[in-house]
Amino acid sequence: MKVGTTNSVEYEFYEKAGEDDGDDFAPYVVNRKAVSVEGLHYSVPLYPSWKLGLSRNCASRNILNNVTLHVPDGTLMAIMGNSGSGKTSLLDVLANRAVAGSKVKGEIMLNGTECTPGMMKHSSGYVLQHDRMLPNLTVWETLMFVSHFTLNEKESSKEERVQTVIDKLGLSHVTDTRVGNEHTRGLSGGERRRVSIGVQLVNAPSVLLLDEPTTGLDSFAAHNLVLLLKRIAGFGVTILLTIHQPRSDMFRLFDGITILSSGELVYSGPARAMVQHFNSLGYPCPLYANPLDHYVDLGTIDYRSESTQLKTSDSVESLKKSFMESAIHSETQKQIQYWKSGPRENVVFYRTKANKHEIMRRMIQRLQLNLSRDSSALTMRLSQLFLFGFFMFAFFFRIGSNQNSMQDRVGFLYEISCGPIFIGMFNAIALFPTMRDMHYRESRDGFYNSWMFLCTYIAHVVPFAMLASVIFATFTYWAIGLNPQVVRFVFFYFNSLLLHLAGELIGIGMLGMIGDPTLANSVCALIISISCLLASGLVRSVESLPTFLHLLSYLMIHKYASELFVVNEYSGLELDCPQQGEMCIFPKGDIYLEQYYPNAIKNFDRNCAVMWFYTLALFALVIGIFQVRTKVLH
Ligand SMILES: Nc1ncnc2c1ncn2[C@@H]1O[C@H](COP(=O)(O)OP(=O)(O)OP(=O)(O)O)[C@@H](O)[C@H]1O
Repeated sequence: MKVGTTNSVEYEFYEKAGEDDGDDFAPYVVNRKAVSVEGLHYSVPLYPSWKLGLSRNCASRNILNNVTLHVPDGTLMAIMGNSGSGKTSLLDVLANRAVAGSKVKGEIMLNGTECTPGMMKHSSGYVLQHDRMLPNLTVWETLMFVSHFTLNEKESSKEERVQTVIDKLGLSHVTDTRVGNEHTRGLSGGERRRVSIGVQLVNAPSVLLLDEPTTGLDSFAAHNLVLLLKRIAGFGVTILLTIHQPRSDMFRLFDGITILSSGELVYSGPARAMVQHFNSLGYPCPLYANPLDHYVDLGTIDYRSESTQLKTSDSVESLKKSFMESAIHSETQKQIQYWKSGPRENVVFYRTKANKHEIMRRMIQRLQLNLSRDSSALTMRLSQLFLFGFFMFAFFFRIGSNQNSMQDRVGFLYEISCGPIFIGMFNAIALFPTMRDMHYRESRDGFYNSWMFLCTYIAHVVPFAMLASVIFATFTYWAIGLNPQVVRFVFFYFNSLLLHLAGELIGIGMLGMIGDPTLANSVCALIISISCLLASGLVRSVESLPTFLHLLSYLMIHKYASELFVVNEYSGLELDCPQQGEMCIFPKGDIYLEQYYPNAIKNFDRNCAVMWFYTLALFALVIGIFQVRTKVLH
């Protein structure tokens, strides 16, 4: 069969099984695109190495060298090669996701038109190696939310699309099953991979890129998945996937095969021409050997010893050279030239974006749905603060008004200054990483921006923080017996709430800077501990600190929160004095304030304002961190 359906060019190597299926992706049509890559070079920056003197040298490493390939529309191309050969890097560059600071040279084209940065992004879907979905949503909900984020259509037509995707992916029997993950029971690994593919298919992409979609699946499930991809290619989608050690019977499912070795081509062309190509070079595939494994091995340098390295690198070099001189390579080049000489593509972006308010409404709905089904997360959000307060009560019991209660009050206020902020931070570290990783994937897919994600995330967190703080403050304040005025209770509540939210924001911000949650946790714990110790004034008076630490305390939230707590509790407080003849050091709380917090009463209104401002500033900072982070990622 001839390929190049729009333009009748001879390119007889490829056979597109899909076209004969007579199947389509109704109710929507795939905008068919052939993918061409010409002379692609890709290098990434390595760590800067410091030379003697003041000049800085940023070394770089070549990952891909002179890669040229052509994938006709509606075909399935497997990209293979040994580990580190550049497969994922090739997909990343194709998907316009080269790492920051890298250099990309060469041309990437869709139907012969050179891709602008947005063109591939809008025409393709990229299925990453790791599924990043919310575990507590069902398959139907997962795909429906994607349709809400990306399509501007009637509800019924979105439902029709999602149903089509579910049917085509063979997921009808698990439509209402939760997606699950390693901690939550749900779909099997193979079904979850299909949902990841479905997430990309909702938008009917012209090109589908998949990074090792079969990893972690048993060989039967892996085979079924590739079979499914073959069917999807049959609907007109051009598919490129990287794959490790495919079963030999997958060979006939691939229309095209690319084998990379150290970022260079050993082979790229029609699958059924591959055996002939290697035969002609004097490398026939041994009987009963898997040709896919065999040719990948041929392109691999054996580093076990110097002699094997020398021998294999010579043969790999000769394979690369022979391929560049082969008829298949020149046919690929001809095909690319043919498409390039055709009319320029009018770039039609298939995504019709939903409006921002609708996307944000749906994002909150999705977060709430996910949390409402996650009983441990829900319990964590609502009960941790209360349990902390209950423990405080068990520890301090009724605080009383004798002279000893001064010491108890100081200890209690210190704990109250530190507890809510730590709990907020722990909530973020435990619950946010799943959302963050999904956000990275979805923002790269162009669903929404970081600020939209963070606004909705915080909007979803605030009601829980308010409720948890109300329960905590009401119980703790009255059970322990703090200054019994309602207005003071209200101040106590808001101060605890803002500290709790600040902790959540510090955790989120740190997770924006540090990928590993465990490391983010320890850095946050360190920062908050320092803030409690240094700026609360409850361990050592801030006034008595060395100037540098004193100035530093102004940057810390505990400077303001603790002053508010102590003024709220001590101003106007009357304490009992012991029997005559014994010293009464603090007959009034105001004496304590004068001694340790001389300006706290004067600064009360300022501190209230600073607490709100501080929390908002933290929020703005978090948005900034994620804006930069996603820019770097993109
Ligand atoms: N950002 C980067 N910085 C430094 N080196 C990189 C970077 N990205 C990729 N590399 C290097 O480029 C080479 C190719 O990486 P790539 O992940 O594309 O290989 P791969 O063929 O997909 O490997 P695998 O099959 O093991 O996933 C590797 O040696 C890798 O270490």
